[in-house]
Order: sequence, then structure tokens, then C-alpha cells
Amino acid sequence: MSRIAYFGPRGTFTEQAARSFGDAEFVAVETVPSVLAAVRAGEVDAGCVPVENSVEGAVTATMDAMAEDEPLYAVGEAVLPVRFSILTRPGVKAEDVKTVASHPHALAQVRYWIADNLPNAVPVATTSTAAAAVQVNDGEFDAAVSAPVAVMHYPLAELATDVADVGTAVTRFLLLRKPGHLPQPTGRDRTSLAVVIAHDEPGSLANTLSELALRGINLTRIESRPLRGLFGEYRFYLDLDGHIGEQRVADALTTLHRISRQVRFLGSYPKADQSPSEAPPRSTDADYQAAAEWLAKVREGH
Ligand SMILES: O=C(O)C(=O)C[C@]1(C(=O)O)C=C[C@@H](O)C=C1
Repeated sequence: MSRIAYFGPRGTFTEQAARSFGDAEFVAVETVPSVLAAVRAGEVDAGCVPVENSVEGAVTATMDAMAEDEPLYAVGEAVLPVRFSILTRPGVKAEDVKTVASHPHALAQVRYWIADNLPNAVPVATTSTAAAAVQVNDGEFDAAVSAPVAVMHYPLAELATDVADVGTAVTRFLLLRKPGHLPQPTGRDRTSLAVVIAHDEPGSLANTLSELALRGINLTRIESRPLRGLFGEYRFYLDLDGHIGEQRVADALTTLHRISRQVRFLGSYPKADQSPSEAPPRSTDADYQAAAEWLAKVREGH
């Protein structure tokens, strides 16, 4: 049976996301970088990590860990609705709650609810929503903002359920593996890249994006993170519709490789919402094939 590490401990949203990828032996790991380290070291076959939330944005620990060290490729994506339970030790009432702990992304998603319902509480950041539940159980904090499943793993009481400032919030998760397990194109795929552009050349970001637009490739996300060396240098994370096995995507990637300082492929994988990613007219694999045959004939003198 394959082994999947997830950002734990038991009872995180990430554990739920990991289980959505099918049967496996699931291994809880305390931090996002250590999930990726376990995959790189071959201790597990795959690792599941959060990558972005619709309210609070990117999970920067995931982005940084994917761009550094040995490459890992995303092979699957899951999107989960995010609504929280507020967990306390049994008998604790709202007015007794002086500290409310959780992952910073979770605290940001219940900021208004806390202000309205736990007016005496100071928010405290923990490594994950489930780590907060563990620490509440240990008596370190009074309340945890946790995934609803956490109550099944820790002997805590639900002070409130179905808590969310934005009722439609979702978090996106990726399943990562070592290179060598590229999923087949499905026509409903996403490709992720990290690109370092020539920052001192005017128009280099516009040129990068134009290479995608020219080939009819839909960009679904762009984020930047500092390169950490010199101030003003960034790495751009691009998500786009399509699979590296398709000609228009392969063509765009080879061009980006040629014009950029660095391109890291982060995976081509089926989209969680299964929305189509097919090529627009004149950009299909057949169109590329026909154009390549025409070029070959011209070169042969026909
Ligand atoms: O701590 C967890 O339960 C996680 O899985 C992490 C995480 C995140 O990083 O965004 C996942 C979903 C919620 O948005 C809050 C926290």
C-alpha cells in the first residue's frame, strides 16, 4: 500500500484532502516543509499540502518549499470547503476563553466571528488547526479553531460549529510526488510552474504572459514571492490550463525556458473541479502537428 504524508497532526483539513486521493497508509507530519522532505527522502510515496485559500490566499510555506531543493511534481489536486469548529475543554464557556489558537490562515477566516463571539480572547498562531486542538487539550490555550473532524481525535467539546466569516471559503491542496509519475493528459488539467524572469529587462513579465496568451493558454493564477537574495527580485508562480503533454503547453514551456532566467516545472495534473482545459481553435495538437509537417516539407524543398 502506498504511503502518503500529510500536513498534520491528525484532524487537519489537509488530512481530509489526503484521504480524498484514495486508499493509502497516511502519515501525519508536523510542518509543510517536512512533508516535502519526507517525499524527497523517499520515506513516503507522496505528500499532501495546502497551497491556497480563497479568503487568505497563498500558503507561502508550500510555495517556498516547492521552489527549493530537489524538484517535486504535483500529481493531484483537491479543493475542500472550509468551515470550522471551535473546540474547548469540556465545560469551558465563551466568556472563559482568553486565548483562541489556530493556523494563521484559519484565524484570518474567522476574525469577525471571534470579535463578535469571543470578545475576551487573544488569537494565537499554531502550526496547524489540529495542533491547536492538541494544545487546547494540553491546557496551553482555551479554544482551538479546528477542522470539524478534529473533535473525533481529541477529547474536546464543540463550543460552536459551522463557523466561517465567508461561508463559501475553500482551500486547495496538492498531492506531490518525485518526478517520474506524470499523470496522463485528461483534457481537464492544470500545469504549475515557478518562473524567475530577467527582472532588469523591461517587459519581461509581459513577454512571459504573452507567450501563454499567444498560444491560447488560460492563466488561472499568478503569485510572486521574493527570491530572498536581493531586494526587488521575485519568483512568479503560474498556474495554467492544460498539460505539458499537449503541444501548445510544451511549446510555451520551451519558450519560457529560453527567455527566462529559470523555469521550474511543478506538475501537470487533473483539476479538482474537472472543468475542461482543452485547446482553443488553431491551438490543438492536430494544428501543431499539421504546422510541423508543413515546415518539414518546406525544408525538404517541396
Ligand atoms: O491546519 C490545517 O488544518 C490545514 O490543513 C492548513 C490550512 C491552510 O493552510 O490554509 C488548511 C485549510 C484552512 O484554510 C486552514 C488551514
